[in-house]
Amino acid sequence: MAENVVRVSGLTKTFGKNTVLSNVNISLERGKIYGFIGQNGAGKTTLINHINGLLFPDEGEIELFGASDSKGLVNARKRIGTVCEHAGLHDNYNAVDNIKLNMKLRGIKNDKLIEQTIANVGLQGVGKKKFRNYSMGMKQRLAIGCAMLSGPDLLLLDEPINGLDPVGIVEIRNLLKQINQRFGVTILISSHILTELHELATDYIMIDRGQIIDCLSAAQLDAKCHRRLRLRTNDVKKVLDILAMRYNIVNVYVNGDEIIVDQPVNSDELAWVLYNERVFVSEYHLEEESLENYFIHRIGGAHYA
Ligand SMILES: Nc1ncnc2c1ncn2[C@@H]1O[C@H](COP(=O)(O)OP(=O)(O)OP(=O)(O)O)[C@@H](O)[C@H]1O
Repeated sequence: MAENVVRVSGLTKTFGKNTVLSNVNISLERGKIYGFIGQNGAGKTTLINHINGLLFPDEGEIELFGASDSKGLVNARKRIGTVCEHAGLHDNYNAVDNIKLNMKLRGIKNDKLIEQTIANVGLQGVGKKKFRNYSMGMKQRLAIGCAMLSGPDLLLLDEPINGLDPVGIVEIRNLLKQINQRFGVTILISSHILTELHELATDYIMIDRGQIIDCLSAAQLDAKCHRRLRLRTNDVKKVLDILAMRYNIVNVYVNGDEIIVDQPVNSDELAWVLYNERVFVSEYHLEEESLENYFIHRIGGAHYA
């Protein structure tokens, strides 16, 4: 059975009269990369801060690496690295000095880690350049390197892709994939743009106005987004029979002579089967819903917090 690194149950958090998280239930399994998607103000940072111990729930429970008592949680949090707005990185320091500063803050004594970290995040050759003169992508890479200094099992990243150019986005994606694969680190990465995490996340958690609205794997999301077949026919019954018997697809939308298949189906093959079965088809479209549209559709249209 998959091991849970984080389990959040019934978490509710209120700031004044504002309920920011409402009955949140999520589990993070070891070794996965979770895309944590929500619009601005949805509650992403607040949930991340409950996991890393900066905030405490009004109601509900947090379990980390199997521990849920206060002493166990303190120890479990030593296994978590967080990347949040370049905390702990000094503008006037170069990479080496920033890494040394972070090692000192965390009581880590291992000089070999300095060069290793620089190499791990691809900042060799950056020399004495000061942090303030780094590109956004370089800043994020150093922030990730520093979060990895203590060898965490779980990495929490709060909008690390925000403000990066396309090349920077690819670099961060590749770095996180590498960290996940080489060190087996479980990753939770928040973003308000779903497509930014495509090709990185193995799973998605979607949050809207403090409520979790969807938890699904990347494969499930792709299936929902990429394969929507819309066809019109004068023999709806026969098409439904073929879909059920040949493809085991029974949940389809039927509206008069229109059929919408929302599940993965080999559309070329189906077209051929319908042709051979002499089914008359007047329209046949494979529609792609973008990932972003899917999210907007799930939250009931774009809105602002
Ligand atoms: N310390 C606080 N006191 C009062 N309200 C807060 C506090 N922290 C967050 N909030 C409110 O809680 C809501 C959720 O904020 P949060 O930062 O968790 O959202 P987010 O999804 O991370 O958004 P963003 O993408 O803008 O960072 C917002 O309405 C915010 O104003």
